[in-house]
Amino acid sequence: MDTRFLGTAALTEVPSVAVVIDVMRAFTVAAWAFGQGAEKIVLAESLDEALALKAAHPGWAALKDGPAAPGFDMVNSPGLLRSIDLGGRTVVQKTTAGTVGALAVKDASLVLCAGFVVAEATARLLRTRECDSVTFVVTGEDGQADEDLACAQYIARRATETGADAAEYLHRAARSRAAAELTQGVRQGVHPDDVALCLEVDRFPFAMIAAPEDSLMVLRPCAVPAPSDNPAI
Ligand SMILES: O=C(O)[C@H](CS(=O)(=O)O)OP(=O)(O)O
Ligand SMILES: [Mg+2]
Repeated sequence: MDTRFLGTAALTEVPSVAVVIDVMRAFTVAAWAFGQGAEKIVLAESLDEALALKAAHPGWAALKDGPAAPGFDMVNSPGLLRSIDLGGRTVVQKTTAGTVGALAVKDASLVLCAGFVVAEATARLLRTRECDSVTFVVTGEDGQADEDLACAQYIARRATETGADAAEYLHRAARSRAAAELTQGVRQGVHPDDVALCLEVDRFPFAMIAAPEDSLMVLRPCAVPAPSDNPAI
């Protein structure tokens, strides 16, 4: 598999297959939203668009990063989200890095959004679809965020090598600037368990695919059966 690791601003052409990584916290949060029953997540271009979409669709819920704000129902925290029932709901998500990275590759033929919590399912989907060229979008810190780069490298390795050990990659993520800022209260809208929840490998069994729907970029969970789940393989 030919792999590239680029920050959002360094994307100069539309990739064929993009895996957009935001460990802390957008795509850990997205996975938790699906775990809590959300039907889909609409990735918003701006806070104003998020609020407008919510206003236009009764029952939709809006989520932003940073502190809570009027009109928004949730913040970008897996620790806070895990106690919210989102059964059947549509969530509109806008964050500083993760959603921006996904929207930057919206014209790619396949867009996956990922963190450690969906690593194996994401790698398995890349294997299943025989993706031979993959661009990993490292969304944090202009492509330098080590929690995102470590996760991208782990998924890339896992896509080609079964049994890859997560320990060294998790160690890097745990020592990242983002982890320190979340732990030390620099970032807002935080639960004390957020870093630990972002470092749970394979917490969820699905990958997450973003695709255009009616001019919106919509993220949905995608079951990726393990070979042992399919007796035909
Ligand atoms: O919520 C997050 O962790 C960050 C935003 S900030 O750095 O906390 O302000 O957003 P994300 O897009 O999930 O990296
Ligand atoms: Mg981030």
